Amino acid sequence: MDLIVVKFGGTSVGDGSRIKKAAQSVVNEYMKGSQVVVVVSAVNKTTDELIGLSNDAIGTGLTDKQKAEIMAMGELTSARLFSATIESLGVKSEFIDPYNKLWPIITDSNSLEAKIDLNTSNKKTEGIKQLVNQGVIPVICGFLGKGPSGEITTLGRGGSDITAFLMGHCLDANEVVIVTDVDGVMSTDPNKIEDAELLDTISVEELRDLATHGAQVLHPHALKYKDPLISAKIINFANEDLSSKGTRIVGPFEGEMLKCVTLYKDPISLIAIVGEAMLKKVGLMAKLTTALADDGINIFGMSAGQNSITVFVNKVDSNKAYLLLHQLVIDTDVLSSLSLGRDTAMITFVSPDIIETPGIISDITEPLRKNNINILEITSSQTAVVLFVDWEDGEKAHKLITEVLE
Ligand SMILES: Nc1ncnc2c1ncn2[C@@H]1O[C@H](COP(=O)(O)OP(=O)(O)O)[C@@H](O)[C@H]1O
Ligand SMILES: N[C@@H](CC(=O)OP(=O)(O)O)C(=O)O
Repeated sequence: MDLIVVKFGGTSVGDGSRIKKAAQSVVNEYMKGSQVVVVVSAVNKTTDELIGLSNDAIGTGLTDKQKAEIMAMGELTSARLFSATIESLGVKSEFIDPYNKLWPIITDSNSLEAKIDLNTSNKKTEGIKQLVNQGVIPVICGFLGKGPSGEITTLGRGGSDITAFLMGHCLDANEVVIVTDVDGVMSTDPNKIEDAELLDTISVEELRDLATHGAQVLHPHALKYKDPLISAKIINFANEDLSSKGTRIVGPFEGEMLKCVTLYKDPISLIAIVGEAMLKKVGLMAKLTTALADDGINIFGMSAGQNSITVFVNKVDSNKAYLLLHQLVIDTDVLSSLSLGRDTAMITFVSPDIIETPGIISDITEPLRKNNINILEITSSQTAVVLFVDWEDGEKAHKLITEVLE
């Protein structure tokens, strides 16, 4: 028998008739023979309204603990409403909130951005499994956690998505379904650009990056709990059907989310181009990259400041790149000069934890400082930090950074 975790976002439980339709879709799936666990967000904008009320009433005097307790009222209410609606449709249901002995999500004491204790939560989920095996549909409050003293914590705004994927992981579910107010993941936010197109599939890696850069459609931390074998999709509430297609989230692909530190096998050359206020010149970057691309030269990285751009290319291409870029400097009035710098080693640190580990960059750079290794350039994204050091320092730096990872 398949076990499905279904999460309904705020708009999908936005009013009474929506709650009824949502509960009916859950009951329909149950009647088809699936086991279903429901995760609910607060009704519509309730969380914002509760925050607004507390700000008006208390202002800066509000403690984080109080704020979490107040915000939690949104999910405490919607879980009760949803569960009662399922029962009204003739199927047994139980709401599960942090006051319930079966509550599974245990966190640290951070009230507003609580960190989940995965091991304990995993064990605690056993109670939910038993409930499901008794034919009951549990309705779990999204967004909430329970801290070390039994206090309510929250997982951060939009955190119900985390609850859903966490439950999918702990219950070893067959599928996680996120029900929202759009058809799935689109080519961009359909509320901003009307002719955005629906994607049939998106990889965990792509969606995580999209979410990290502001696409509200899913919480970026939720995908941390997406197991490769659990299928997952985002569908539109309007379909009123949990088997509708939407966008399937695929992966993570084995190896891609692994943590690793690599030293690129060849030296990388730095070419620095200078010019007065060059970044104000429209199309300059395009000219520069096109000049290299036309000759098949791969760019390993670029960094830009007000008066200079540094381009990283493989040492084997460096002389050709140098000549091509020199021609560009001659032909472009805002560019004044360039120089071909020394050989560097490129070290790439990849970890899905970068996004949520404050201080990780200094953890990486501190051992280099202590060993007197100069960093010539450093760039970072949500999942990777790329460092350039002198070629001779490459192996040592690689070893030191690998130790950080371990
Ligand atoms: N690329 C995208 N694809 C789909 N929706 C997007 C995208 N980027 C942003 N969104 C926004 O995400 C919203 C859904 O997230 P959210 O409002 O948090 O839903 P819910 O209340 O169901 O959790 C959509 O209404 C849409 O405006
Ligand atoms: N209600 C919480 C949690 C949440 O996930 O909401 P939604 O699924 O509607 O984004 C919030 O507004 O932050």
